[in-house]
Amino acid sequence: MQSDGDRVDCDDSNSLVRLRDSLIQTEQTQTSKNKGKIQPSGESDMAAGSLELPVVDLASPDLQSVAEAVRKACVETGFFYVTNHGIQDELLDAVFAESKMFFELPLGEKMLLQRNSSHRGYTPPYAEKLDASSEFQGDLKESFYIGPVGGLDTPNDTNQWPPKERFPSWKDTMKLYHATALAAGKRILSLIALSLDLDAVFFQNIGAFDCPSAVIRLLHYSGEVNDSDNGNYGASAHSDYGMITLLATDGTPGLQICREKDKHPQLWEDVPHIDRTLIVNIGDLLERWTNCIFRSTLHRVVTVGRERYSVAYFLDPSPDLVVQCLESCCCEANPPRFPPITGGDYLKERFSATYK
Ligand SMILES: O=C(O)CCC(=O)C(=O)O
Ligand SMILES: [Fe+2]
Repeated sequence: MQSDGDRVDCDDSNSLVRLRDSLIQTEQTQTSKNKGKIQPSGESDMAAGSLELPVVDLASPDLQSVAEAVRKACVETGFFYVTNHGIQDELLDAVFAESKMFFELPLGEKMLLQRNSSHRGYTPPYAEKLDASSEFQGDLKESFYIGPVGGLDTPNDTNQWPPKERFPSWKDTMKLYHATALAAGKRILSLIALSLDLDAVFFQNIGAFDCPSAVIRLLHYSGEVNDSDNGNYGASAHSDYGMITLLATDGTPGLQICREKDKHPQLWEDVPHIDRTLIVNIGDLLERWTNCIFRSTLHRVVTVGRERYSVAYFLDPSPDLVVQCLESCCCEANPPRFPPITGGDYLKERFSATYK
């Protein structure tokens, strides 16, 4: 992938490329203005104050303004909040309650549902390292993966479920969350399509949602850090692989983003919690699709000495969909940077690099 420094500008007709350029310039000016306020948090990176990310109202009738806000956010930070997303408070509360109930089980019982070859199920602390260069054995988080849930008794459901006797409503709660988050994700992607000067139903029309790969990742950070984990992360620095991620947290701080991953020392900014909103971020596949006009931003979760729960929902297109740089993001001077690839092959590549 080319870095920003290598990027070739397009002619004036490409508003997306121009918008990104002006935002990068503003950001550089602001970063130098903020220099005195930054508190160093370690040798290799720096922590700044909290970010102000836009809040996108999915119920707004003014689609044009909303699409512009989405475009600005995707170009500038790759992160924004969404409100009126259609996921009921009661459902989110139930998902967090079921998640807590599961993670409270003794490790031995959780390990009975250890992640299988289809990446469904439980991963204990230290089992995953989102930043391959981390000096630690693995991240402190524990997680549980739930993929698309078919009808009852679906023979090819590779999901793993806690025992029904002790978790009577677990599967139904997760199934409902899966479907509801998918509906929210589709609405967000239609705004993203508008923000790219495409038709609102673009992703639907090309078949991205025919058989979408959507996965819930329940996350638990214990908040306890022993001496040997000094400096380790709840979730180490990474960008998400797919199209978009919808993130709900219990409000405990810890999430940080780094807008300029190639700048050293890296500048990490806290993403503040806003009650009842979802945090949405762009993944690597959408960055590739938009020829790097949209950003898939590096993020991590630091430990703050408090227990933390979150629920990520990774929405990726149908595996056989061919993803090629969008015309509205390319021009003669800025040709496509990536060859076409199917969504499935791309994710397979990324997963096999993570789980060698
Ligand atoms: O727990 C969080 O807030 C973020 C988790 C995350 O980035 C991920 O699971 O990819
Ligand atoms: Fe992530």
